[in-house]
Amino acid sequence: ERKCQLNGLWRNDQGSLMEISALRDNGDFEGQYLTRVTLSGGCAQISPLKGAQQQLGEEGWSTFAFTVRWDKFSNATTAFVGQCFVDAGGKETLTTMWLLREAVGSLEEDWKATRVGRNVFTRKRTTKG
Ligand SMILES: O=C1C=CC(=NNc2ccccc2C(=O)O)C=C1
Repeated sequence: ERKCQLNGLWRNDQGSLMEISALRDNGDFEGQYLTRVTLSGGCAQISPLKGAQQQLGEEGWSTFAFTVRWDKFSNATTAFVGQCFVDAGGKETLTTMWLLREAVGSLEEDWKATRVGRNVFTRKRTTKG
């Protein structure tokens, strides 16, 4: 099958799970994000994600971006950008950087509202594989 197609189940360093389902032929995709972390110490929730992947030929390791709207439990949004890589053994990795924007109460607090970081996602092995 084509390597580095984003659809499927991915897991990141924090143990969060990302399921990308609707991958269209123009590279747009949608899915769900089950976070393992919370800002407020609440319980893990599922949040909607939407993104777009560059559509390259068979050999291309495409770049992508997606946003997660942290539904219900926090007024925050994260934008991920990254690229997919395949190693010699065929293992796929999504390396990303993200910006997490948290709502703050006033313009004066805007300065402290955005966090940045790196995140690596690998395919969550299914029981078969
Ligand atoms: O209520 C919230 C608000 C923000 C969150 N950010 N998660 C992330 C932000 C950056 C990278 C990975 C994650 C993750 O959840 O795996 C999660 C829950």
